[in-house]
Amino acid sequence: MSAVEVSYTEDGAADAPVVVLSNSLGATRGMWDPQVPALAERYRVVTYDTRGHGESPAPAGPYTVDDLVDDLLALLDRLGARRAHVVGLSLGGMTAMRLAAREPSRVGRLALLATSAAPDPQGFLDRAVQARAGGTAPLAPAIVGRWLTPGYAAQHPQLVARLEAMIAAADDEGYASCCEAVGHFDARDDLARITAPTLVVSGADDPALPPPHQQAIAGGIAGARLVTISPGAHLPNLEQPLEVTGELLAHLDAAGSSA
Ligand SMILES: O=C(O)CC1=CCC(=O)O1
Repeated sequence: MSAVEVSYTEDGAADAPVVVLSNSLGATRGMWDPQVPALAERYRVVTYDTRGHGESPAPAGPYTVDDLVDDLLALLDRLGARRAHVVGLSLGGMTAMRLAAREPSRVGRLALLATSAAPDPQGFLDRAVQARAGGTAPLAPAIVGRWLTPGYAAQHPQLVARLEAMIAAADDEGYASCCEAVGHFDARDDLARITAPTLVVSGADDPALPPPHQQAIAGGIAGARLVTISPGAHLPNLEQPLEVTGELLAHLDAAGSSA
């Protein structure tokens, strides 16, 4: 499938090193709102909506993670960014991982949050069927139940409502096709090919992709550093924004800020 022109936002100085952030399944680029202001003080920050999400096109499926990588490479080309630091969470982390293995020269430093090199396929393939049959809205409460720890969700009902609305607004076919991309993803052979300095972040309480998934990634990428956020579920960047942003900045700044 050919690349689609994804919708994106830029923050920060146009001549600063580029950091691109890739969203999780069901989210939009808005999921990075807690991180963008601090990152934009030092970087040209690019957030975008993965196809099937937010304001990006949702072409007919099937999709693979390689299609999502092609979209991201096309975006970097449009921006004139030969090389970028790449940050991805969950599905976004799968895109980032595959990009770093396929095109090492395009990636400066890599940050992989709450993601997996080998997600259990059946749940995602079943969810694709459910999304096509009944839409994403009925799935939203259970999904958000995995994004935040129960205690944090109980204290932040407006955030929960906003996240559920974000999932409900996803294109049903696009969301289902992204579920299939996750279900068919296997990057275990990619890991040894990744040469970018890599930070791996786990949510200690993530019921969607628990810490052993990130431990496997960190064990497979030479020199990778693993950090566990606690308490934290599948979207630790929302629940622990200061800690996650601090870890990202420490990792990216170690490059001497050039991508
Ligand atoms: O939606 C979930 O349950 C968790 C998830 C897996 C891949 C992704 O991006 O989110």
